[in-house]
Amino acid sequence: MSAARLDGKAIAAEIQHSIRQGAAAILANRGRAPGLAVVLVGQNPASQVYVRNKRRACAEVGFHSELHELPEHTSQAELMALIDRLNADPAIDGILVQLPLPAGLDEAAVTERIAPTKDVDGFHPYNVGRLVLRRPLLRPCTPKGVMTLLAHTGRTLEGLDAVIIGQSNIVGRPMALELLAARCTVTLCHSRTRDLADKVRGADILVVAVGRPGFVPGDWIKEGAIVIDVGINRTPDGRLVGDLDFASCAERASWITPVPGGVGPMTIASLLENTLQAAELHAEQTP
Ligand SMILES: Nc1nc(=O)c2c([nH]1)NC[C@@H]1CN(c3ccc(C(=O)N[C@@H](CCC(=O)O)C(=O)O)cc3)C=[N+]21
Repeated sequence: MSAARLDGKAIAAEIQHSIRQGAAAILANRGRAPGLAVVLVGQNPASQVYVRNKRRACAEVGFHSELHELPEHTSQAELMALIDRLNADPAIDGILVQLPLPAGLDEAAVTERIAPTKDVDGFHPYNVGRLVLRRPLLRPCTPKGVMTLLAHTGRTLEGLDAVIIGQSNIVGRPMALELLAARCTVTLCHSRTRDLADKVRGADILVVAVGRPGFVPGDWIKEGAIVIDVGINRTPDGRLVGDLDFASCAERASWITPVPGGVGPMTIASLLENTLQAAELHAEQTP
């Protein structure tokens, strides 16, 4: 088999088109577009690129967005005070604190300070709990984007064996919960997993989020599997590559996501969806 590409860039563009209409409806009803506040602490160059992409996407769909850039040495109290102001600001529907934060700042405490209905990353314990209990409110963007990609394969997910490599709070764990809610049988693998290759060889759906180029070779892929690459790695010569050995994996998969142009654009599309959803929640509260 030779895989078809799951084109995240094209699917994200379709989603953006419909979000644009949703944003216009909010503006008409409420006199104010959906609003996203992005908080960037310090000078991480990758974060600067991502934040620029997110704000450009907001502009394209007609959202208000504002960037709050804070210096590297910002104190926990200053950051908490900014979150409090944004929580109280009626022009702001979504708050995104770009991760990672500089050393010394407590990411969990900051996440918990964000009002759950403004938590467009879906990282607050309230939103995580809602996902665990299968009544999600705001869903973490990357796993949500992967579910949208899987829907575009047209395959029924129910009963499939799904393997995830990577147990992070922002990708692996919520990904496992999403796939479980879709009635897959889920195996969540990590650095201590034994016989990883054997587990991956049983996967009808494979999601890889480890951050190591070429981590998954083609001979681990089950013939006909759907393979999703969440990795983003920059090579010494400046190219972006995922965690798969792409060419050999593509020979066996039925569907595969490219990097770039796969999961990354879908993460941003999900962020726009969540911001629109948050604006709808806030519009209900203030007629
Ligand atoms: N609070 C928070 N929320 C996040 O959602 C979050 C975060 N922190 N920290 C960092 C990661 C990373 N992330 C990406 C989003 C889009 C692309 C993306 O658009 N990638 C393009 C390529 C972009 C490029 O050229 O570098 C692609 O894959 O085609 C990548 C990575 C969101 N993150």
